Amino acid sequence: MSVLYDRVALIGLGLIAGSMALAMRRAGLAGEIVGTARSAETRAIAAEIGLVDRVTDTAAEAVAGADLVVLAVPVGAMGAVAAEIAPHLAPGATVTDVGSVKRAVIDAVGPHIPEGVHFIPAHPLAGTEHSGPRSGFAELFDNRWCLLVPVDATDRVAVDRLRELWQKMGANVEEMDADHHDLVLAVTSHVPHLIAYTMVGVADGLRRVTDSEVIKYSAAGFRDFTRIAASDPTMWRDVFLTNKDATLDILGRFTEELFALQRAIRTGQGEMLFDYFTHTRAIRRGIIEAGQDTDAPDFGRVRKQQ
Ligand SMILES: NC(=O)C1=CN([C@@H]2O[C@H](COP(=O)(O)OP(=O)(O)OC[C@H]3O[C@@H](n4cnc5c(N)ncnc54)[C@H](O)[C@@H]3O)[C@@H](O)[C@H]2O)C=CC1
Ligand SMILES: O=C(O)C(=O)Cc1ccc(O)cc1
Repeated sequence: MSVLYDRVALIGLGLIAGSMALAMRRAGLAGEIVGTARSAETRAIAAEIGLVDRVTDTAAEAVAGADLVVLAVPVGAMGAVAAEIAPHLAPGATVTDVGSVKRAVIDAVGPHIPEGVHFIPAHPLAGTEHSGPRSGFAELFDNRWCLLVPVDATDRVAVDRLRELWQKMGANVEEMDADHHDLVLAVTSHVPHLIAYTMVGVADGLRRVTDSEVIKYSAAGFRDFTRIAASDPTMWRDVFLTNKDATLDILGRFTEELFALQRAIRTGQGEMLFDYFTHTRAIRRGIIEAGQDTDAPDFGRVRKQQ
């Protein structure tokens, strides 16, 4: 138990901020955790369940005297929140965020950060399809990655302290450039979410989801799509609008591959399909073999086979 920040202010009290509060408490990392959210209902629930030590009505009150401020709101709201808190930030404080997109957050938040305050963007690669003040849990970040995206000339001491916070909340930490982050996340998270949304939309278009036939007879693949497609609409709207270029780039590549597979199916090129699926299977096995997905149900089985 070692206190890293005397007062942490959480702006937004949803899945990520709530999980951070619980993970910080678990390891005794904060002297006091103060939180605020835009809606009175969210603030009331957070106070009722004791999610944080103190709930304030405004973001200005929450950040007063805080040595760490965490912006945990949808990406599209980060700039407005930064403008609101800027005059109230304590000199020497660190401002960080947890947004799923990094370049747009840096562009929106950076200009509001006063001289003498450290701004260190971050992104925990951990989440669920649930949102709101009741959805957080202390274990969310355990053995997950958290990417720090320090901007030029960021104070190293401040970065190292934030790194230690994430590590003590259970995460493995790496640093990454913002544009690279946005491209990597477009491939690994953003476009896969879009595909899930689309697939559930297609199934619904067949008017069978509502009759529960698709769900009733679905194997795991479609069930996973429905879970992902239940994610927060505001959050994901903002992700696509703010990571537009990388998303469109990866979607373009995706549709090219899809058309190639479509053509192979239409023209009966079994060998092409077999080779493609053999290659993708090897990728999956490589991930498991490298120990990079210890949660996978086939983790032990694939290791034994090889
Ligand atoms: N849900 C997930 O799986 C993950 C989300 N993130 C990122 O973390 C951030 C927060 O996401 P969650 O905690 O999942 O969301 P959430 O929906 O559970 O909580 C968001 C909070 O922000 C507040 N809020 C919403 N709009 C606002 C506005 N315009 N101004 C001020 N406050 C506002 C809400 O009242 C709520 O307290 C987002 O930027 C998201 O991209 C990062 C990793 C995983
Ligand atoms: O629930 C899932 O499968 C996720 O992919 C969670 C998630 C959502 C958004 C992020 O920026 C990071 C992680």
